[in-house]
Amino acid sequence: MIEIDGSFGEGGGQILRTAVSLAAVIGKDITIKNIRKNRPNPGLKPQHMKSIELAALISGAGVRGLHPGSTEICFSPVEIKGIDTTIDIGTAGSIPLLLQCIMPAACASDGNISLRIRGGTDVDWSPSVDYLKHVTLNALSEMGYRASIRTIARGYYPKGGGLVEVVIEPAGLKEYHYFREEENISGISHASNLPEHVARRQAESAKSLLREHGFECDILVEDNNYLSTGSGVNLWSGFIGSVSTGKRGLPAEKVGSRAAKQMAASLQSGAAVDIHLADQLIPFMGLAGGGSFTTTELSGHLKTNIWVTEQFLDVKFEVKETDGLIGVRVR
Ligand SMILES: Nc1ncnc2c1ncn2[C@@H]1O[C@H](COP(=O)(O)OP(=O)(O)OP(=O)(O)O)[C@@H](O)[C@H]1O
Repeated sequence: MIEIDGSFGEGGGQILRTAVSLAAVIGKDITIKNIRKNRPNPGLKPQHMKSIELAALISGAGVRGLHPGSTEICFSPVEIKGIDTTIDIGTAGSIPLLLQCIMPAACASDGNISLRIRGGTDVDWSPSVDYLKHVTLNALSEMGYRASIRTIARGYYPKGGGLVEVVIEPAGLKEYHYFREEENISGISHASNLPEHVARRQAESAKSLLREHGFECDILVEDNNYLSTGSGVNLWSGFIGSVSTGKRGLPAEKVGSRAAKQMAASLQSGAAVDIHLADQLIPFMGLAGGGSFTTTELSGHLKTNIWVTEQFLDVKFEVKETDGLIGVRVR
């Protein structure tokens, strides 16, 4: 039995997701205490419960303590198996964060994991589905990870109703050393149930700010009529991405320029991967038993994911600051 203190470091939802997924891979029982202790509303929220339920479904796990507000669960996995199923997170719970909870485990399954998931595709404090596809899965494919993802409908806060199809195939991971990839910037500016000019203005402002910083980019403009109302801009280039979501009262120009500013800053830093991809790569590097990258900052999420991964796998990470960048490698 492995015991994890969920209040370690960042003390949020991610420590839970990584712990559950890696427990499924090594087939060991875990107890997680003090769940989301460092958040203003501690304990499990419905979207965390959904991700644990899905991890339990693919690994045949028994779970105790799974109820709203719970601060302690016991997760006892058996064996990871392929499945084909539909999941409804409800409202705008993040689809990429649900997937974060099963992605490390899913590649160790005995068959394909095929999912249709309803929920949020472009919500705050989370990777967007475009980010997951073009940045995270692009980076993981270098390690041998095999997954495809298709957005059928976008879902925004608070109504959600997005629909995504995902297939993750079994794969052994190999180490990969990430370096800055000089690639064009691509992106999508999207809006749903808003005036036609919103997505276009978002795209134009992102393009003009990037141009001021010396970058050219291609941004696809999507004007949709889905169940929920919302907008956003997703940009990507190699292992660097940025996400910006619209809000009532926030000008379309601001949504575009915010995504572009983040993108320009990450690209100009010279780092191999952006601050979010950095923490997301850690469990996979642990499974691969090797690899390295540079990023801009030693974030709370990065430190926490390193710690939790080291609790499950026989790996140690080394973190070093050089020339203003943070270098991370498996020792
Ligand atoms: N703008 C973004 N672009 C890409 N990834 C992001 C972005 N914002 C957050 N993330 C990623 O989403 C994850 C969020 O983890 P966190 O622990 O905050 O989870 P949470 O479940 O949303 O939070 P909590 O449950 O604690 O309220 C991290 O992997 C982080 O890198």
